[in-house]
Amino acid sequence: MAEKRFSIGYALAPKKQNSFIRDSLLTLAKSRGVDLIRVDTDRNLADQGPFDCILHKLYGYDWKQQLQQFQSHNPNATILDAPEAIERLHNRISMLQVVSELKIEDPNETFGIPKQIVIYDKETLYDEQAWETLKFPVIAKPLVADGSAKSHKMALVFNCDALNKLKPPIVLQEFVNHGGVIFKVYVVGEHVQCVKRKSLPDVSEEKKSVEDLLSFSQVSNLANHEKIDDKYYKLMHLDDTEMPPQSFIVDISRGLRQAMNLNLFNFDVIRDSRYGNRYLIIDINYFPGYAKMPGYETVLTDFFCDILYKKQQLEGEEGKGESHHDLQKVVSNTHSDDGETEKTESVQD
Ligand SMILES: O=P(O)(O)O[C@@H]1[C@@H](OP(=O)(O)O)[C@H](OP(=O)(O)O)[C@H](O)[C@H](OP(=O)(O)O)[C@H]1OP(=O)(O)O
Ligand SMILES: Nc1ncnc2c1ncn2[C@@H]1O[C@H](COP(=O)(O)OP(=O)(O)O)[C@@H](O)[C@H]1O
Ligand SMILES: [Mg+2]
Ligand SMILES: [Mg+2]
Repeated sequence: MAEKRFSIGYALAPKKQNSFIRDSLLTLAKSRGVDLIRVDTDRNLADQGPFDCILHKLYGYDWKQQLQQFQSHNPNATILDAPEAIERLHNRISMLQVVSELKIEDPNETFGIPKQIVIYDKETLYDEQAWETLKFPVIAKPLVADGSAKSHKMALVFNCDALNKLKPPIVLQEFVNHGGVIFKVYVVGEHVQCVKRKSLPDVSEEKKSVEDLLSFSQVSNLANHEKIDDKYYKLMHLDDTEMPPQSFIVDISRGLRQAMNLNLFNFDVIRDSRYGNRYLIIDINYFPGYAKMPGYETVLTDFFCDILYKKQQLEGEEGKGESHHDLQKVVSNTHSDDGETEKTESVQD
């Protein structure tokens, strides 16, 4: 009997498609029985296919409706990932709430999130009560993290003279010195890979008294050639920076994956220089730039095969009368409920 082939429909913005869908990925997946096929976003998703799985990073009410309709016509298809689960990451408060709820016992390391408050209006910006738990410098981040350029525009704020330049709704987060290096942890199902990247430099006492506000955007996202260049690593002293213990990072990743019901995400971690063994999670991103991860083709293909072959096995068992009322549970799919995201401007006027 001919070997069963699987098809995955991918629905990605043009920039994402260019970076993620490389010939090397298509060829490897194909050789292992998985065809990656572009979804035509000008046509209804339910009219296309057949697809065993949908891989997507598109947002909005219409797309969510299309996914729902597709799922009702194809109850056995897997959607990576469920839009309701992704929505949690579109708000920088709900994004990190899940970290605060995570319980992980580690004898040597601790983790958490930086102190932060959410500001919805200008008046609250000057409210002393709101500031009780925070001290300068702080980072002002747009509350909404919807992938727009504006949602990445941040400001390092050194004193209250700069507050009038901020534009709520924003999150004000304590700036924590961390040696100028950030750890990015890429999660693909059960696979976990941690890499080092450039971050904001530490803030000295001198700088605190000179500056009011510094604006920045996507500081860890330099052009690709700079990242793989040896000189870049040397310049940033990235080689000298010790990695966090892998087992600790894997435990956090597993906890986050289960709590969020997501398979495809990464998170940014900094090591608090005041302690050395305290790690702070500052950002979680859905379906990040995996192509920057060494060996991404193999990692992603392994993951696709894993879920598709497991699904096939369950379908086979179901055919024999064993009850698996929801095959979608292969990748787990309980829903979070964080509501719709709202659009916002950048953090500054
Ligand atoms: O474009 P890339 O490859 O740099 O990936 C971006 C990610 O970079 P990273 O892999 O963490 O270095 C990036 O991560 P950061 O927010 O920079 O930490 C985001 O995930 C970004 O998606 P969005 O704009 O938030 O929807 C990601 O952008 P999209 O490719 O999804 O648009
Ligand atoms: N609390 C913090 N303390 C120190 N540096 C931070 C903090 N939060 C963010 N940064 C720096 O700002 C960058 C962007 O912040 P992040 O929350 O990751 O936003 P984005 O979603 O745009 O990546 C981080 O990569 C890191 O360099
Ligand atoms: Mg980030
Ligand atoms: Mg982000």
